Amino acid sequence: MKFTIITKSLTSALSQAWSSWWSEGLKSKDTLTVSSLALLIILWWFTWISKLYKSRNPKLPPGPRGLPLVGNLPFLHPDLHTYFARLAQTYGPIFKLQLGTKLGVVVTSPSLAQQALKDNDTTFANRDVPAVARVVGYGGFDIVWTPYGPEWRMLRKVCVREMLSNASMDAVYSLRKREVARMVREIYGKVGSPVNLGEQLFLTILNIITSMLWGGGGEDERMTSLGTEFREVVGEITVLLGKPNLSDFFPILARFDLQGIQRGMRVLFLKFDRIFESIIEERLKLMENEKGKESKDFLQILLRLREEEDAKTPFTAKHLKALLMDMVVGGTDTTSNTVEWAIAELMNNREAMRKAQEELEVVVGLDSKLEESHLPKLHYLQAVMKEVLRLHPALPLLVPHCPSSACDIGGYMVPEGARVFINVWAIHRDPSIWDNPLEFNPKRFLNGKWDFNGTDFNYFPFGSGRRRCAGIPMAERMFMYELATLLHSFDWELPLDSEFDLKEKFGIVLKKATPMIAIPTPRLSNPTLYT
Ligand code: HEM
Repeated sequence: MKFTIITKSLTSALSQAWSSWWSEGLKSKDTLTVSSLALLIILWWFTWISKLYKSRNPKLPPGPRGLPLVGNLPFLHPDLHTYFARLAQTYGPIFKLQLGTKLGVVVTSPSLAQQALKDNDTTFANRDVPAVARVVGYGGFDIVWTPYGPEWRMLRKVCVREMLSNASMDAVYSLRKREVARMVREIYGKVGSPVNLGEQLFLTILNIITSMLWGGGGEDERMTSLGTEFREVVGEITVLLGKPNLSDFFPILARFDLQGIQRGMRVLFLKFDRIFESIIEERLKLMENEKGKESKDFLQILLRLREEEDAKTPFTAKHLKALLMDMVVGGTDTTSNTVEWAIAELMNNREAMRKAQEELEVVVGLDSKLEESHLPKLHYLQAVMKEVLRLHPALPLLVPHCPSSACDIGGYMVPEGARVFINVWAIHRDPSIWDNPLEFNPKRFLNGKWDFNGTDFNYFPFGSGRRRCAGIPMAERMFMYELATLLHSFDWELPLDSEFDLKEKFGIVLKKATPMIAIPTPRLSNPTLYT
């Protein structure tokens, strides 16, 4: 607007000057020189002002045309990660999409991801909270959706320092061990017949997480039945979280909840909350009855913290429940799907499977059970985890970020409130970064060059910057322990009539399109090692 006004007044001033020259009868041969000079001045001013305007008002990124009102929504492909990767080939490493009234921006290059998540770290440390998360996230009391600020910092500190420190994780090793042993017993009971690994892994990881959260009080019957009810509700919540919701594309319609997704979630959430309340109540009773007898799980740590309330940013009962919820919802599907992908890739690459099992034979031995203390010595298996997360990052577009003010990324303006997707899946498969990017080759990670810290924007499966995954130590331990146990205890074959593929299905977490079904046979030297 300003630019148009300035240009108009400049042009009219110059034309006035020109006409007065003309009217005074300047008709000599200088006329041509003067008019050329005036034209040059106009051009110079025009270029200068347009540069000034652009530097002050960078334009929006390019992007495909959409329809009135709905924008690009009707053209979205359900597999968003591959659809976005294709659009990036046409529109470049940053492009925009109109998603109803929301502006979406997709970033697909390491340098632009770095500009957003590192150079503008604080601005991008916010989230665009989906309508459904407002219902389940205890109204924004959890880590994932709380805006960047003192409350989020307090929650993250509690999570990372109090619960996921090496000491706290070591303290609940016996609980992880109990659940992994239970899984091995169950699979041993199915030797020779097909096992749905997706289902088995989800259940085991959920049991591992919930037992670390509140399972330290023994195998009380009431707690076991609460656990079963809890599992069902988590499954249903995960399904609803993955459904596209009109309320997010047209926030003005959110209050009408046209698809009933928020209503459905509210019902589930109330069940969830009631289970939490019962679990906490049971624990408080146990603490009262058995004074002095501490049970080492995360609930105990959190209840202690609640008693020691910090006046500035108090840790309330809502925070406590929201944190428990973050661990369950953030940790279960992500980790269990990554282990499922690992088994699928290893079954598709027998040489890598042989190497991983040979390493286990050397480090653990076929006459012993695997312990977590073996994990740091399993270098090849660690490379397998990194390679699996390169090809199949559990959250291929991270959790969308949302700038708290307009920001310049790659010469384009990303407006405040835009929903920014970082396509880490596409970056991890970029042939200009990775040799044979589609090949599963754990050897590329044996040099120790890459880690999960998110400091290298060619490889960041857990995100980067302030909002990177809060559960990396837990994810690493659970993944390694579970995968190593499955490979050490059993050989795996495909059922004879089954078709095997590595097709992906986009959702809240990137899944295998068909579940991984395989037949186990025992590897260990002695049947007592399975009891
Ligand atoms: C293989 C397993 C996992 C993967 C690949 C993974 C990946 C991620 C990614 C990509 C993000 C978003 C980062 C961003 O937006 O920049 C994230 C956030 C988060 N993850 Fe994980 N995650 C895994 C397991 C876990 C576990 C086990 C927990 C539980 C402790 C967890 C808790 C969280 C939380 C609380 C956040 C939100 C952090 C924040 O907004 O400050 N994750 N994760």
